[in-house]
Amino acid sequence: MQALLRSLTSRPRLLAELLAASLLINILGLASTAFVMLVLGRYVPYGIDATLVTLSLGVTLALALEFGFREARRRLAAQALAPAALERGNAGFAALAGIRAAVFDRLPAAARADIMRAVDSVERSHTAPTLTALLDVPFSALTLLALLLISPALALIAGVGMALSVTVTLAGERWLRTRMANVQAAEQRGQHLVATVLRASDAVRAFNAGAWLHRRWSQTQADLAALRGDSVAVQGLISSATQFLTGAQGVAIIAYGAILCVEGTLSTAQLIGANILAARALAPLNRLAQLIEPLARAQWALRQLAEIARLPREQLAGNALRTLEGRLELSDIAFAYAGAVTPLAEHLSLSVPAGGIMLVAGPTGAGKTTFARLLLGLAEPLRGRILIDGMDMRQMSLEWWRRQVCYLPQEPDFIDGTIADNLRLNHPDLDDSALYRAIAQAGLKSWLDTTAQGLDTMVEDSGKRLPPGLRRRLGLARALAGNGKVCVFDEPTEGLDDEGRAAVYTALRQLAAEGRTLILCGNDPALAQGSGMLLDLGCKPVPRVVMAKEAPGHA
Ligand SMILES: Nc1ncnc2c1ncn2[C@@H]1O[C@H](COP(=O)(O)OP(=O)(O)OP(=O)(O)O)[C@@H](O)[C@H]1O
Repeated sequence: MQALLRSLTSRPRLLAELLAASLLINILGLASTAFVMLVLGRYVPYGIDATLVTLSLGVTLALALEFGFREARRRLAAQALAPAALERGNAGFAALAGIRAAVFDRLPAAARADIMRAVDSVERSHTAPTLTALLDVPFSALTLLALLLISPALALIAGVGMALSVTVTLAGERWLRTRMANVQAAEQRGQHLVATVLRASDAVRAFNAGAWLHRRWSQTQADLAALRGDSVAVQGLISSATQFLTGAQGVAIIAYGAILCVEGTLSTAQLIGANILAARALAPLNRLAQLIEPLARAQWALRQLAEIARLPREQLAGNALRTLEGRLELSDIAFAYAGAVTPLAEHLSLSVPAGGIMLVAGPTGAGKTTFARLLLGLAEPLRGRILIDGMDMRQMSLEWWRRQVCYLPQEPDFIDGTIADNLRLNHPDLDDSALYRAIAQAGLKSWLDTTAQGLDTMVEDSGKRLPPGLRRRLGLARALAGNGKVCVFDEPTEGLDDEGRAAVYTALRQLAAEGRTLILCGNDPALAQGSGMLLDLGCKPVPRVVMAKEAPGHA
């Protein structure tokens, strides 16, 4: 609720206009009560038609004005909320794309998916009708004041009804707030199962995992239904309680008002007016009571977004070298993934000269991919330094550094755009001829010629639908398009046919001839040919660096 109102305090003029509109709406809202009282008090006893016509015209005008002010207020409220909504959406997306890779890696998949869901959840509750309902709450006092002028005793009864309604609402809000974490956790479990079914659709079918997943899904849904049922029950209880209060307040007002009428201190018209005003004073509080579930959900989502906003971002600003030679040095590097029993590297030190070629080998799980990710700044060492031409990577703009690297990941994925979009990601200024050159170097020219749209062919579903060999070669083309001084290729020949492997070897020979620094991760013996160094990650705890002539498989 505070966050919703905070979006107004930064725009005082809009706030003033909204408050003025609310004041006028609430004053005009009194007109219909005044009309009832005047008809009963002035027209009914004397029967003068002109009085009735005047009163009817007056109240109709007041209703029309009230309608106009309500519309204006709704537009103002939407206007007031729009910038905060836009900012939240942008901040959520920027967090998704910009949280430091090593930190993002540690976030559970469900928590990642939850970032934009949290933004959505806030937007669904922070709407113009919610804001206007909140703005009406303080003006209940105005209605109570009007009632006070009719009868202080009846105003006191209405005041008690309002205080009870606020108490019920606050208690319900507190109850929901404390249980929101459980609802959220059950929702996350459900999302996680859905994501698994979507991601591993073939495995789910081929290994008959559907029934097993379905059992877990049913359990999650049962938990969620119970938790949501509790929330709905509390919201329902609050609604029933506020309705009861409205009814009880009406009874009290009529009963005590009747006594005052008999005593002669209150007229019948005043009693009816007082009853209407008491109900009107309570109405905004009852509306607020209906909003506590969505508001509690939004508050929870905002807290999550605030936590996400505190996570460190990629280091995009920083130093850039005027000219890059391509010297790499690792000094006393230690690395372990969070929760891993043994570190992947301890006291790893090595140096690759500019234009040098190093093969990074080792059995499955030895850390070849992790080594490549360390060089890209996608994983961060626990200790030690990575130096590029003598400059510590931590002082460097990662955005600049990643532009200098031709990177081929083990499992290349792509953005959903055209091939040209993907090849230009890191270098938007590349012309088509540079893209065709990279495509030819990756041995994809004949494949591209078979496509109807060439470079404008769409890559969908992050490229997951492309055959693995083609995906890898498209990844190679993307790496080569960048023309970087340092090349980091992770398993460049894995899963390729003879033609694909030949294209990779030719490309590697060309890159070596051009004096690029090559870091080749993988166990393909042919990759060892021509490499000056071999880093054996299978050697624990300190990976061994050997020179070419000692390297196994080296020709
Ligand atoms: N993001 C991650 N979070 C936690 N552990 C990870 C992560 N990525 C990899 N690991 C673990 O780190 C170890 C090294 O993985 P890595 O992929 O670097 O090995 P690799 O030598 O490239 O293996 P392969 O030859 O199968 O590609 C493995 O035990 C792996 O399970």
